Amino acid sequence: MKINVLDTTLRDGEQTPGVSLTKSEKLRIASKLDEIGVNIIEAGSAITSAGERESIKAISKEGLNAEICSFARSVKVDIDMALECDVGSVHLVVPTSDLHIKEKLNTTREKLLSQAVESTEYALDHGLIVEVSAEDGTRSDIDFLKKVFTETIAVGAQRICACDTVGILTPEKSYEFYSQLKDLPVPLSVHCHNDFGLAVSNTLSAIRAGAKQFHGTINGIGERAGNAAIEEVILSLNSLYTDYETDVKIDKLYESSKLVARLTGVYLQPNKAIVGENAFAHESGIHTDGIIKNASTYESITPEILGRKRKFVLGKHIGSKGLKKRLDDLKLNYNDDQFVEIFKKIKYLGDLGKCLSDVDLEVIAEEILDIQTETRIKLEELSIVSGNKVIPTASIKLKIDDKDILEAGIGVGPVDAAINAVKKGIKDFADVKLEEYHVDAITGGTDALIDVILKLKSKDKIISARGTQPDIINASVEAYLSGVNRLLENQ
Ligand SMILES: CC(=O)SCCNC(=O)CCNC(=O)[C@H](O)C(C)(C)COP(=O)(O)OP(=O)(O)OC[C@H]1O[C@@H](n2cnc3c(N)ncnc32)[C@H](O)[C@@H]1OP(=O)(O)O
Ligand SMILES: CC(=O)C(=O)O
Repeated sequence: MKINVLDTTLRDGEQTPGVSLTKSEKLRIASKLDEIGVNIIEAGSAITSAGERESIKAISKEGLNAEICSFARSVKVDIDMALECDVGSVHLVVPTSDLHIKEKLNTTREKLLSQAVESTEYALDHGLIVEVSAEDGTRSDIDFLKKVFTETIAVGAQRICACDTVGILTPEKSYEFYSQLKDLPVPLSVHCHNDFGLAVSNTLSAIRAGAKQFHGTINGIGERAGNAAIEEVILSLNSLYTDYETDVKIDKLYESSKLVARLTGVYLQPNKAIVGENAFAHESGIHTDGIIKNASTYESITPEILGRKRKFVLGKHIGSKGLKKRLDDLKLNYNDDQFVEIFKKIKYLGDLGKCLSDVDLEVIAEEILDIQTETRIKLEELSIVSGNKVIPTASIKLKIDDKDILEAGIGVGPVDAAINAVKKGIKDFADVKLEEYHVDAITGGTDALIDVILKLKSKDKIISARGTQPDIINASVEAYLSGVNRLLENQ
């Protein structure tokens, strides 16, 4: 059975506290949503602001396949604003619980009902498709809720939606609740919030009960704990509730998730289902061994269907089969004793809380296998001027592929100045970004050994590197250059 998708990333999703998208960001997300195949894009609430109207208008003008919709309260001014944006439809929201009617709107059921009917007629008369949506529907008196729907359907509303505005449904209650609305003569939509972490389950129950459309957001963003995550509902329908299908292209969901995370600044927990960074990552030996033998032992979904790749992570829980595979992938030859040594070193580093990248593994293996590697960039000289009345300044001499490079840099302190000088010196040889910098004193006192650990990124490679010296500046430069050299070896 076909289920339609109304994506509200740009409306309810943008209501995530702290999120505000510019016109061009909204346009990029809308184009991506259209590309993945959602049926309706709720592009925003036209009444909100002039900028919001500009964004919605621009999306309407894009000529996308999806129906473009604006949120509107059941008042004329909101519908007029939606009309100004040339949308195809309105998500006409009518609060139906007595709590909302009395406390929020300070009105009566009768007045609310006639206002809902009037605004439905007004929107229809102006050529809009109307989805009448019961806000706080799940805490409403069911007979009154049905009355609001039947009377608005009677004047022409094409779709209805009941919202679990504060996320109080359970999967059982959701099934029961939406079953009572499924026989109304227009398609029924479900809109769930995630206050108890049940938005996706409740949405699926509503679909099983007869809802023909669901509302959701990419990554589940939205008010408070968010909305039903579209990618989770879609994958569940695709893999677990296979009687249902949607038009959404599953292999585009991951890239949509990344785009929305980047543009909204709402980044995902790594263990987020489907699109989280760990959703297809394996570290523990028992799992990795199983995966190598047959991936379905520990994967219920294949990463490829989402356009993703499986990842093996090196750390404390690694097993011998997983390590062998990684070494073989890196085309490193080792004997049994060397293998045991590498294995022990990874366990040792794992116990210190380290998570290792492929490049780290290569370095460990090279040291144990005694493979000589070329160091392209060598530090010849470093001098620093610093104090309370001077701008910290560093000058360096590097030897890069037998060429002498002299550079100077300034910074907020001597370490910053030294790293800035190094960055200038290597700029024609390596494109490297410092992602993280940590410093620790290994022993007590001002003569302590200093341990600098940093993370460097070059293209899609991230490595960690370390420098340990009594002097923080030398330790930092050593760590930086060691990382850059390893990245260069792997280019
Ligand atoms: C569950 C949801 O997600 S609902 C959607 C939430 N989205 C938004 O709020 C969009 C952004 N909001 C805004 O820009 C502003 O709140 C506006 C422009 C909508 C309204 O701004 P203001 O006129 O200053 O009103 P304010 O926001 O303070 O209060 C909301 C008003 O809307 C009324 N209202 C709320 N929902 C509805 C509704 N569905 N139908 C009619 N009136 C409604 C409230 O009763 C209140 O009016 P009152 O002061 O006369 O009682
Ligand atoms: C309308 C809406 O977003 C809600 O009730 O949750």
